[in-house]
Amino acid sequence: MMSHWPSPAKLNLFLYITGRRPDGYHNLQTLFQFLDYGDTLQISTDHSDRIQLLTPVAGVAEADNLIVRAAERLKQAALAKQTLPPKAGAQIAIDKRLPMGGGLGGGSSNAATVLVALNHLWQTGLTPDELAAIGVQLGADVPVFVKGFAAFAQGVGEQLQPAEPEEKWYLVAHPGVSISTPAVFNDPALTRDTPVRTLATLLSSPFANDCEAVVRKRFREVDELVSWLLEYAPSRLTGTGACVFAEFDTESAARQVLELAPNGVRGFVARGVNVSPLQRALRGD
Ligand SMILES: C[C@@](CO)(OP(=O)(O)O)[C@H](O)COP(=O)(O)OP(=O)(O)OC[C@H]1O[C@@H](n2ccc(N)nc2=O)[C@H](O)[C@@H]1O
Ligand SMILES: Nc1ncnc2c1ncn2[C@@H]1O[C@H](COP(=O)(O)OP(=O)(O)O)[C@@H](O)[C@H]1O
Repeated sequence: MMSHWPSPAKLNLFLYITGRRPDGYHNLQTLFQFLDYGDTLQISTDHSDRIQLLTPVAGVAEADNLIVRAAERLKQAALAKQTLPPKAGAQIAIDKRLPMGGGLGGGSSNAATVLVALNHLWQTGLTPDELAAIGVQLGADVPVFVKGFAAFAQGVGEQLQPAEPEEKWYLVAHPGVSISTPAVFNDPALTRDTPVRTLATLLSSPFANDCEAVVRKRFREVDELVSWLLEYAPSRLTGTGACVFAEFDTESAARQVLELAPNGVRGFVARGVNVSPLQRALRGD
């Protein structure tokens, strides 16, 4: 039987870079919230012993697709735990709405949805912590999507602490450029020495993103989009970009600004939510 599983976007409501580790990765302090908007996966399980992706994702080879990689990793882990049903297989299709490389975490979210959904459908019995441990090997943002609660993240994003930021309405806009995460992290001009602060201090300070200055400098399109949105509402970059979000108290206020968007800007309006739509689906809400 085919079932539908949400794969939501995330925003980094703030993102600070507090240092660089010897392996080159950066230590962060970031606040994740989900959006009630994202991709949808259709999944059916079978006894074919194969993982099949029925809908190719443009520009991503099937073997590299995080959907397929997550399913294969879950199979290995369940096999080691002796909880994998005989010849476990799955057919997966995706309705992709999230832009790739947009800082909305679409690929990581897809991986998390596959881990959570197949663990449920195959009844492989892995705990959320075990799923998150598999997930972090696929991408730094997978654990937060697996756990499914808005979170303050530290380290490279794997140390999570639940948080409850206000659930605002967001206009999320894409400037039409694609930005590579490593290119931003390798930029010599990147701010990477923001002092470590407590969550209470961060929540009571204005929110900002340390990647924004270098991204605005490198990409005129992002710079212009942030300047334009700031005329209407508090606005900033999510993750390493390219998407930018503006916050509003009501859906209609966000939609009014979206209607004024300049040519070449695509966008959507969605609510920020502290419980992931994936968690709600799992619980049957
Ligand atoms: C920084 C965030 C915030 O959400 O940016 P977005 O990708 O969402 O924009 C993410 O944690 C990103 O996670 P993800 O996109 O999975 O990054 P990865 O594939 O793990 O890393 C890509 C590359 O970025 C650099 N990198 C990534 C994360 C990090 N904390 N420090 C780094 O220096 C490394 O060079 C790494 O090789
Ligand atoms: N199922 C998938 N959906 C999106 N991207 C994927 C997927 N599988 C692999 N990728 C790769 O992951 C990269 C990052 O995608 P994504 O998570 O959407 O962006 P970001 O981390 O900037 O939010 C893509 O550019 C793509 O090469």
